Amino acid sequence: MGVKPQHKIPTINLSKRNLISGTSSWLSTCDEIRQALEEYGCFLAIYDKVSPQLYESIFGEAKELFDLPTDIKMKNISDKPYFGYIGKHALIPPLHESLGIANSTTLEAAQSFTNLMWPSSRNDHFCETVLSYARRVSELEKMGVAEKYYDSHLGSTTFLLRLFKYRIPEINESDIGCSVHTDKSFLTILHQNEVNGLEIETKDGDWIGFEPLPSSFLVMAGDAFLAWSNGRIYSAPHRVVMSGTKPRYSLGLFSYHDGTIEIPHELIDEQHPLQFRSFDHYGLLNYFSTAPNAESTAKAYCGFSYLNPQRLLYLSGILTNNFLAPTMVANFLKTQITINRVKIFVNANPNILNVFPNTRIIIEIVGLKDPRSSRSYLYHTLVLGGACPMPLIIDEDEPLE
Ligand SMILES: O=C(O)CCC(=O)C(=O)O
Ligand SMILES: [Fe+2]
Repeated sequence: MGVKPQHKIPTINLSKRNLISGTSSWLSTCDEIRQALEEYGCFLAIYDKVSPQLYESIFGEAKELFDLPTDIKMKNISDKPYFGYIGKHALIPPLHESLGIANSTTLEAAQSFTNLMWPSSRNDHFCETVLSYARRVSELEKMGVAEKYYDSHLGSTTFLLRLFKYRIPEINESDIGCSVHTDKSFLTILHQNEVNGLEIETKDGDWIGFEPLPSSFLVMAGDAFLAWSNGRIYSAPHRVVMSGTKPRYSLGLFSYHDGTIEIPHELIDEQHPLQFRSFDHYGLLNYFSTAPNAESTAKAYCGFSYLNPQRLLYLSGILTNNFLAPTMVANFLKTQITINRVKIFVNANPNILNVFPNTRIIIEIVGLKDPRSSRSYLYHTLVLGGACPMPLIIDEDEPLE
């Protein structure tokens, strides 16, 4: 599938317009943004708050950072998946290397990352540059998109700044710098040096690229935005394909929301019935790290779809003798039908519960002599035994029919 010219990523000028909330030009900009995100899942923002000097500095600093020894870069670790150093790993395209600064708009985070990378010498210039860059780009996120879009209030946001380097492929080496994926963020803002390579998949399966400019930022919706918008926003699959003779450096500011994300009531109507339950953003990210091949992470993690009676008959063994593996049954219950409680026999494989954390599905353990002990059974066998990383909601007072 080649890159076709007929589709074009929309460009929206956010530097010159009158962006004062409530004015007619502001309202028409909001509308352009909404249309672009619904149709393409992204747009190119022309934004002038990152000066040419800051552009030169941040890409100069990125080069110095990637020139550090690998064992130093590998110190960039995190308790969150995909927040730390990625590279030099059998499952990662060999051209790719990246590092992450969580909470990058705070001085503490910029300082501690700088001290980790340059432990024996101060590098104030790096620290000041990334902090100024992250703060300015986060203004673009707040100003243009998340807060004003659909005029709904969102919880508190933190910004992960990732720095990427893609080296030139060697002869007979794959040119893939980053495999096809959708982002798990709410929004991602990508910026890069003059070497292009980022390609976006349209809804009808065409791949499109664009010419990068120092003042253009690709604003892209992630899976959390897709779910929050009740499926109205497109979360575009994208990839990086390398060509040419120069390495590619890019920067991505990924926004994440703390706390539960609720689907706004105004986005639910007859034409748009509720498709997603409220969800925990980091739960979605953790889920992706355990199920990276789901066709849609958002749908698998927090989507509703309605019961298909034929599948239920298969599942229950009425139409077949081929019973599904317990984890497949559990996954089916969680992702394919709308339920709020399940019964599990006490001697069931505890791994079956691995798919339930972070849902509001009530689990009743049956087959216990004393039902009162189910809470401690769960706690000791599953939580302490490591099968279940998150607390479960157990409702012992209300017996199942
Ligand atoms: O390097 C880029 O431009 C894109 C990177 C990317 O898509 C990602 O890390 O999610
Ligand atoms: Fe991405």
